[in-house]
Amino acid sequence: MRHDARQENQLREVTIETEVLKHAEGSVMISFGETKVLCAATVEESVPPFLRGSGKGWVTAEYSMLPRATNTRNRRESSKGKLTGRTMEIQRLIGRALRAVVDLEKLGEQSIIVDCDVIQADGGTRTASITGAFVALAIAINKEIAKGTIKENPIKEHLAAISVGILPSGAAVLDLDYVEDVEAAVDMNLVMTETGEFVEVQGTGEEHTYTRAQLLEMLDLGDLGIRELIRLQKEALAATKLPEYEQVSDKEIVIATNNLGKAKEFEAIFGAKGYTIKTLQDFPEIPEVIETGKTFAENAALKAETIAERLNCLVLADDSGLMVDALNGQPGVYSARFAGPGHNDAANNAKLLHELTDVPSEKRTAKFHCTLALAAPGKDTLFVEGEVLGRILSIPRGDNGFGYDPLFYVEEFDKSMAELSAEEKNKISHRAIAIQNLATVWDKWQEG
Ligand SMILES: O=c1nc[nH]c2c1ncn2[C@H]1C[C@H](O)[C@@H](COP(=O)(O)OP(=O)(O)OP(=O)(O)O)O1
Ligand SMILES: [Mg+2]
Repeated sequence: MRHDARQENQLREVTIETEVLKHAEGSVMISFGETKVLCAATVEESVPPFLRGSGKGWVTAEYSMLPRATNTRNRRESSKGKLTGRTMEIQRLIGRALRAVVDLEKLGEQSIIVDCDVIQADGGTRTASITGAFVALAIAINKEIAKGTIKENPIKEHLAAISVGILPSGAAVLDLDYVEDVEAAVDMNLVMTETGEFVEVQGTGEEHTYTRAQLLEMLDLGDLGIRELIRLQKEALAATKLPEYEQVSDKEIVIATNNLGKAKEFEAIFGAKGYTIKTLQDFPEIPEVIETGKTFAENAALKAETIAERLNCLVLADDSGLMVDALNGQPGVYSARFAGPGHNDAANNAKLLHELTDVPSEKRTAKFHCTLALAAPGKDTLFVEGEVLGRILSIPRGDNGFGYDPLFYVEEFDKSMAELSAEEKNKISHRAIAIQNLATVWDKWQEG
């Protein structure tokens, strides 16, 4: 008879709650009775030095226990300045166990770190950590697969861990809690795969030696427990909804802009070449990229690279603006924010007219500038530019276009940019010229 009235082959109540953390790529709160462990998986781009350039990834783990996870407070290891031998041993065990079921080549050159933090300890924290860590790892990997960043599932099979032991009465039991663990004559941790193979067997005759028959009895109990745990892991994974990821196809270009005026122009020009475009409006979950650069190129790169990294695909960004000679090239990079915070086109135009109040027509020369940055993960960003010359009018003219178009006079057409049709603007604008320049270098860049 066990002190908590369990059968000898009965697990404590096991719950696996997934996606309990906002930031981690995969997270799990697992409990075995009163033992509770929080497992968080993190995907990192880098690998340890010995794997650099090998194409292989890495999976590792860290283990820790909160001070009041235990009956009396145990000091944080961070305040002691070093990890105890027990902690080191456990975190190595967790990492080894997880790697046993992951094909590191299929994972590709990136690392997944699973942090296992014991919130409450009541026996079996290392086995709960391994069982939960596997689920957190699987969620992180499933997300990568859904995003398309991992092509083939690197997880070979399920993995779980459980404790077994022999009580002073001589009974072999499954899943010892703290009370049983303290008095146990034999104490064993088993890590096993779904196909019933062993990754690790840690069995110690603490108080008593044990027989071969007892060893086999414990292995059988463990096998039973592991099967049940794997069933629960599968249930938890099946119930975990992955976020929807926008898929980006070959004939699609993502343009890192929130400006609808720009988007229309890109749509028209790229549409004619058989591409469809997506803008940041299609990815409302992505936060705004703050333009901290001092040049068009810096800001264009910032927008393109941030979004390319985030979506893991090719991304084009446009940073553009108006440069007025009488204002020493202002507003330039600051064109969108010329009138101050809450920038809108009307306020920017009003401010421009005000700044040029007494400047005569022949001194109101200006140009529109556009820098395009084309970025893709792991590639050097490509830059092209385009400019168009004009003059700043004293009264806005026309309703087409956007931004400063109503004030930008184009000699060639004797019209303001806003009086040109979209078709006309898209032949001569700074953006159109930059896109033409892009076409000449695009293919070579993609190959390189
Ligand atoms: O063809 C144009 N016709 C008129 N005005 C234009 C044009 N091209 C740029 N501009 C002006 C609008 C904005 O005041 C600034 C761009 O600022 P810029 O940061 O590149 O764009 P934005 O903040 O509007 O959108 P986003 O950064 O999401 O691409 O230059
Ligand atoms: Mg902007």
